[in-house]
Amino acid sequence: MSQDAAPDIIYTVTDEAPQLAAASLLPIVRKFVSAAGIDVSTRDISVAGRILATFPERLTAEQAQSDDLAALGQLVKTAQANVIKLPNISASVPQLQAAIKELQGQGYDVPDYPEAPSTDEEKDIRARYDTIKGSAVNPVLREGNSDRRAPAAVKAYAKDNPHSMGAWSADSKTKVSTMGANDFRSNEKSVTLTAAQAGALKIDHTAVDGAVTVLKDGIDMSEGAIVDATYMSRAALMDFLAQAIEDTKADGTLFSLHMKATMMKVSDPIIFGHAVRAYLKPVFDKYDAEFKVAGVNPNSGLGAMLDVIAGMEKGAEIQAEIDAVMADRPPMYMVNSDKGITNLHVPSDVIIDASMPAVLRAGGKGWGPDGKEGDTNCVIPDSSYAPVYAETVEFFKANGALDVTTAGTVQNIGLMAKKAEEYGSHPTTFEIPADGTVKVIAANGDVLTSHDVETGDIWRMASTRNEAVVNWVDLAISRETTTGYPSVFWLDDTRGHDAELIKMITPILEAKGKSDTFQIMAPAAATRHALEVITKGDNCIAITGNVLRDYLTDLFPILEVGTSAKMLSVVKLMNGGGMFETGAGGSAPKHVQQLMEENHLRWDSLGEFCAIAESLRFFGEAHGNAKAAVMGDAADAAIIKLLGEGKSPGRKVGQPDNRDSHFFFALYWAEALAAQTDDADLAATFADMAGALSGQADTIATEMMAGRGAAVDLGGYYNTDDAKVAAVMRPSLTLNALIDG
Ligand SMILES: NC(=O)C1=CN([C@@H]2O[C@H](COP(=O)(O)OP(=O)(O)OC[C@H]3O[C@@H](n4cnc5c(N)ncnc54)[C@H](OP(=O)(O)O)[C@@H]3O)[C@@H](O)[C@H]2O)C=CC1
Ligand SMILES: O=C(O)CCC(=O)C(=O)O
Ligand SMILES: [Mg+2]
Repeated sequence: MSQDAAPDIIYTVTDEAPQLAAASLLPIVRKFVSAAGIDVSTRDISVAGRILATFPERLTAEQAQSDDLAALGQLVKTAQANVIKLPNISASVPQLQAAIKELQGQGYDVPDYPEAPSTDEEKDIRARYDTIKGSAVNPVLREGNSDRRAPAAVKAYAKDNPHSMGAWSADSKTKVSTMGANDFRSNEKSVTLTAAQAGALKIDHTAVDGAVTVLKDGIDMSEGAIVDATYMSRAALMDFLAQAIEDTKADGTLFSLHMKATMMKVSDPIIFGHAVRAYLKPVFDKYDAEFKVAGVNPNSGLGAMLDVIAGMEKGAEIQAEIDAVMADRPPMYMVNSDKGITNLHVPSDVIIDASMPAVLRAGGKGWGPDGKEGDTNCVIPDSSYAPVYAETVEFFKANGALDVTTAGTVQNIGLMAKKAEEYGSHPTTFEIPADGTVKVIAANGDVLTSHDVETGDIWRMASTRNEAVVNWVDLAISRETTTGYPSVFWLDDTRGHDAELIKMITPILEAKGKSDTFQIMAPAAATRHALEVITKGDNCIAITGNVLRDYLTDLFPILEVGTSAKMLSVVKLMNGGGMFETGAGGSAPKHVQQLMEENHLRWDSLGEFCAIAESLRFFGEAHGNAKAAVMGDAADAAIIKLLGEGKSPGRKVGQPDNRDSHFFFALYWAEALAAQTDDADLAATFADMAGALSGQADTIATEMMAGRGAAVDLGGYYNTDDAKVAAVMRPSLTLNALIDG
């Protein structure tokens, strides 16, 4: 470790496929960077680790776990931060419950998740679990704005080796359905706080009988912050969903709901629950009272609901009714048609940023219950960002699928710092308890916003800090200057929040003499512009808010390079540190299943490789460590060779997988270090390593392949057994000896 108290580089311990990959890759990374005197430590931010850290009083001394997320949350506010952040599970309630059950089975005395807390103790437990639920990690760590793009090598590789793309036909019946009225988009009111209004904001609910309830108090907000308040009407949502179900049936397409129940962890599970209710309306009309008694909660999805129903006295009768209703409804888009897992089974199974690009890449198709592909009605209730997907559907219907061999690229600069915009809104989101008025009241008593609401409406407040916006514009200017690509702010001047943001960025751009360089377009027009640019083979930069950052950094990579796993994803932390996220996609749960069933892990660590290279270069600059910079550049050379040689993981058992790709990354990294002339010591050290790795390559390949095809035991899913994982993920004793020796 260097002189500073902070660790040199932190590699996060997360969940599922990326965590399994780390068991193989991290020892290699540690060995290599030790040659530059760099130490890589880990911090556990997995869902299991966070549960254990939350209930220390119930664990033995050996079981206790430190609160690594809190510690990292502090570190990212310092200039010393250098964090390689792998994707982690943002747990839905069913996932949280499964993790709790597994930990209990392993002898940890963590409490059950109280679905309907009544006592003070249960309310306390529930409140603690709610801090773990959903997207609870990224907002804490993202103390900076986002710079995501496909590395040039990845883009070049994709052009030469195009991934499969479904064909689009002009008469595809696929479409996007969205509310457009009485939703978050149309009810939004926004203000930018004056000095007098800054301080502690309050949210009041005044019922029609005049009773005032404080929904939230003491929300600290500084001058220049943009405060947005809005709501989605439950009645309007239910009408919309009923209509969408009818339309889907009339169109003869598949019904699919796309939302983000993980990052929007308060609002979207409620909306998801309404969709389950709408789809099974006749069943709810008949059994609602009994469901309430039995604890059926549609917000956790159809899967959890069917489990509870199976245990009810009338279980068989209700199940028969459900089957009958479903037979009469339009067929559902399936998450897994073999296993009967529908779109409405688990709220975290269909996450819009990944699910919509999958439909678009497949030529507008989804899987139906019959296991056949079909056109689908993509139901995206709120209309803030649905136009992006609607426009993309129309563009591909008119122009055919994107030609991967010639397409340019859309890079993204995303406003993300300080829990910006909707993704920071869950502590101030409420399911309205009674008809009335909700007001946001400033520190000086000014009423900032006021909305008349009805019982069951979903009201939320979001905020965006001025310093985050200024930093975001600076980052955009810097990328535009570096690349010269046409750069567009995706902002809609007819929307409350965006209008305030435009007022804020305009003088900044003017002051820097950049007003004419940047365009501002509403999301639908900006989508069309971006698609036109890349169709011509040119490149552009999308400068977006937080939600579109999330959506676009899956959408364009999945279309352009087949996956968002291969993205370079840098978070320039506002206080000077760096965080390097691996890719833009998630933790790919189906990859873990495949590993457990047939000992093949098709997770592609290219995102990790890119993050390692960036982290090392950043370390080199921050600490004047020239060896680190050399190692970073050599890692980039290794990535280019790995892609060129086709050493990325295959999808099927028997093909080289994640582990084999790590061997090749090590080999090519060592070769690149041996070949460089900037640092003779590193060249000598790694000439030996490269020689040893290439000399043993055949033995290592054979050892790696042993046991493929057979089931493996990881000792758990959420809280795996380190020794068992190491045995599976590091099967080559020859490689291990070279790395550990
Ligand atoms: N930064 C973070 O921490 C993020 C976390 N998540 C979390 O991940 C979980 C799953 O989310 P989901 O939306 O299903 O997204 P995933 O990215 O896990 O899955 C979508 C699909 O993307 C492809 N994919 C993603 N990464 C890789 C990779 N490295 N190698 C190969 N293929 C890859 C696979 O598709 P294919 O079949 O086409 O190969 C995969 O099935 C959730 O818990 C979610 O909250 C999600 C996004 C970001
Ligand atoms: O935090 C999460 O739940 C997912 C993050 C994500 O999808 C993204 O940043 O692209
Ligand atoms: Mg995403």
